[in-house]
Amino acid sequence: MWDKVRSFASDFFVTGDPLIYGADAAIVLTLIAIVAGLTYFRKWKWLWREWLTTVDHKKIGIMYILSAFLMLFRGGVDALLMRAQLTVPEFDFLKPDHYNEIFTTHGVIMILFMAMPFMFGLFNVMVPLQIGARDVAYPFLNALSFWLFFSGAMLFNLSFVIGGSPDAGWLAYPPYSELMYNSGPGQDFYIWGIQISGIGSLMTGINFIVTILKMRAPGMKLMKMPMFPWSVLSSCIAIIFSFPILTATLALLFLDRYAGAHFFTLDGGGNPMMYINLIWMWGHPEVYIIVLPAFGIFSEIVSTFAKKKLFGYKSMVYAMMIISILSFLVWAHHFFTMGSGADVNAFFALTTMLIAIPTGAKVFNWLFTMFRGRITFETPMLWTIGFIPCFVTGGLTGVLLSVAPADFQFHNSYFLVAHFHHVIIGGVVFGYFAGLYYWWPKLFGFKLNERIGKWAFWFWNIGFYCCFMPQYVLGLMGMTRRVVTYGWDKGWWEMNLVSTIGAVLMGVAFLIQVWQIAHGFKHREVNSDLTGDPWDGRTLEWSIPSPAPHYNFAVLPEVSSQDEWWERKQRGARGEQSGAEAAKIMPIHMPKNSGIPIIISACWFVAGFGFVFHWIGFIVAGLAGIAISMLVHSFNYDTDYYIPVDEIEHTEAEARKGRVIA
Ligand code: HEA
Ligand code: HEM
Ligand SMILES: [Cu+2]
Repeated sequence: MWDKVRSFASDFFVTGDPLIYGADAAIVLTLIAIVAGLTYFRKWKWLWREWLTTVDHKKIGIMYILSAFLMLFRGGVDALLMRAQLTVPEFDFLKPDHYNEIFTTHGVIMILFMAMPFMFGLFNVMVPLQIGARDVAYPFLNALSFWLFFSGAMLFNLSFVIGGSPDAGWLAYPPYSELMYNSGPGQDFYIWGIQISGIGSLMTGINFIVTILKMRAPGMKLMKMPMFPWSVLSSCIAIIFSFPILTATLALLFLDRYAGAHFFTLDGGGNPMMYINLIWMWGHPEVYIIVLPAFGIFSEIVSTFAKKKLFGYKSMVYAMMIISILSFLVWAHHFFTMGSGADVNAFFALTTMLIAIPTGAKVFNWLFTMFRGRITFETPMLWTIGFIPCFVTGGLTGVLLSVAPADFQFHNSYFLVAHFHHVIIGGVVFGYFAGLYYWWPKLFGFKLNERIGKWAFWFWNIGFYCCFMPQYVLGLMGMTRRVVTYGWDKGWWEMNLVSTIGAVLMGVAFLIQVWQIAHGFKHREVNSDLTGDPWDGRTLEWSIPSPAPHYNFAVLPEVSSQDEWWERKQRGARGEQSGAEAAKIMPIHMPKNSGIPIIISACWFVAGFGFVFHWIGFIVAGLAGIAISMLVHSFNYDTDYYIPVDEIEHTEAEARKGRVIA
């Protein structure tokens, strides 16, 4: 009996490494603790009603950001494990197979399940507030997008516990990702995890384009819109053109693996380079998709904390739109070494270098905005200032990589690893942190402790340079990416040791941030933001109380200028409601909560799981569940309600008194 159980367990669960056993046990225990806690405190109903079925963009945004933080933890643990392994030569801490799995899951999780949801979270919490809208264009679809992302992310993470993780790199190049070389379920978890969440991302792109084009407050012409929604628009345009390519590419890989097709294998007439072209046609725009919104955030923060109008508003808009378009014309810089010839390489080298121009224009605009401003150095501004040297270094080394002949030397070396961590951490991660710190009071109604925040900032920065600067040198010394270890004779160990110390400092920085958030919630009463406008802001989100009421604006604002709220303050407004405005309050039309999005996504999870293990029952049940849920939803005509005027008046009065209203 026991033998049977043991052999089933060893087939089904990942075995062989005590490290993985330990992590599995930790995950199971945490899950049990969460379920027990919710049951003990009788919170299930509350969770379902307030969060799991919500269509409120602010709550959806918070759930995205929370998931991103969890994934940052997971991806960060992966990073620390890799750095631990590389600390000294000939170290035997991670087995080579395990190392392959870890850099793969680290890359996928950080880009797709950390950066993307963090970004979508910020879109959700702020775009409607900044453009003076009451929700996104399609609130139901928005909830569905979130739950699809969540299901996809969970399915991907499940590979760690059941079946084994993918190990073919974050972009799963064939032939290694083909069935012949990679028969375990890891690669299938990869395909289905990303497919399911990718559909959610595409829908979010559509949703925000429509929201921004159609739902702006009266008077807000496009050229009067704040910079963050502009950056969201440029990013979403890239999403709607690139994510379908990803979906198609993974579908072809799926056919190769499941149906014996030969799209990407040389035998049978296929070609792995086709995959590599396709995946980068998505992969390159993807890195700009995540960095453009960070540019928008920096623009908002720089003008707020320099107390100046943003320098070069129009050029910022054009620069982002140009980057969004150019990002589709550079993909082949990721494989200059493929052998496509000097003319092709020259074309892609030039288009790549062109991107430095609009990006540089933005950097100078931020600097000019700060020039002669009355700058104050609260945490959002610190992150913005910290971003500039870090991102510029990463950007400039990117331009070095874009020199095709030189790239024959740099390609797949630690020089490349250093480049992209510079732009991604300096640009994307610092940008989203800046945004989170900036908008935190609006989201939760209290300010975070600045002192702890500054500690986190310095740990991140010092750790960052310690970790990634040596890697440029290591790359030039010949250290290639994805190596599990190296010899004493190489002379690489000192630099690797410094790099690992840097990674540990960043780990500490993350823990400080978690502490800062916990500390913030503990002392929320003392630090509550009664003003609604803690940073003396410029845009509409600061004109309403913190946290924003669930309908956002009691009366939709009339907009006549780029920095609408700032201009109003110059005219004497202070966030109170004028009598004339109060008289304009009308019943507000709102969408009703729905359980369908989470149910559809759970069905996708079941179907995805079935696809991974080739279990027809699961596939049929999952797909049937999806079809039935869609049918039920299409016959549901009871999807909206009105908030009566007296309820709005009451909420407004309470909120302006500074009390938190549930
Ligand atoms: C947010 C993510 C992000 C961003 C913004 C960028 C930005 C850029 N990247 Fe990078 N890149 C990645 C993420 C990113 N990259 C990733 C993840 C990979 C590796 C993937 C993998 O293989 O796994 C990669 C790989 C990569 C390669 C492939 C190398 C190889 O595989 O051998 C190349 C080659 O051209 C490149 C170039 C560039 C360039 C030119 C920019 C430019 O956009 C930078 C522009 C910015 C500046 C230049 C700085 C500011 C400008 C000024 C101050 C003006 C003055 C400057 C000049 C006139 C030069 N990148
Ligand atoms: C927090 C600090 C981080 C550290 C210490 C770190 C460390 C590493 C290491 C050691 C590797 C493997 C290098 C190799 O063996 O080739 C790696 C790869 C990678 N990292 Fe990070 N990383 C960090 C953050 C991030 C973030 C925030 C992102 C993206 C949002 C990211 C994206 C990637 C990607 C895409 C790869 C390539 C994976 C592959 O080769 O398939 N990293 N990182
Ligand atoms: Cu690229």
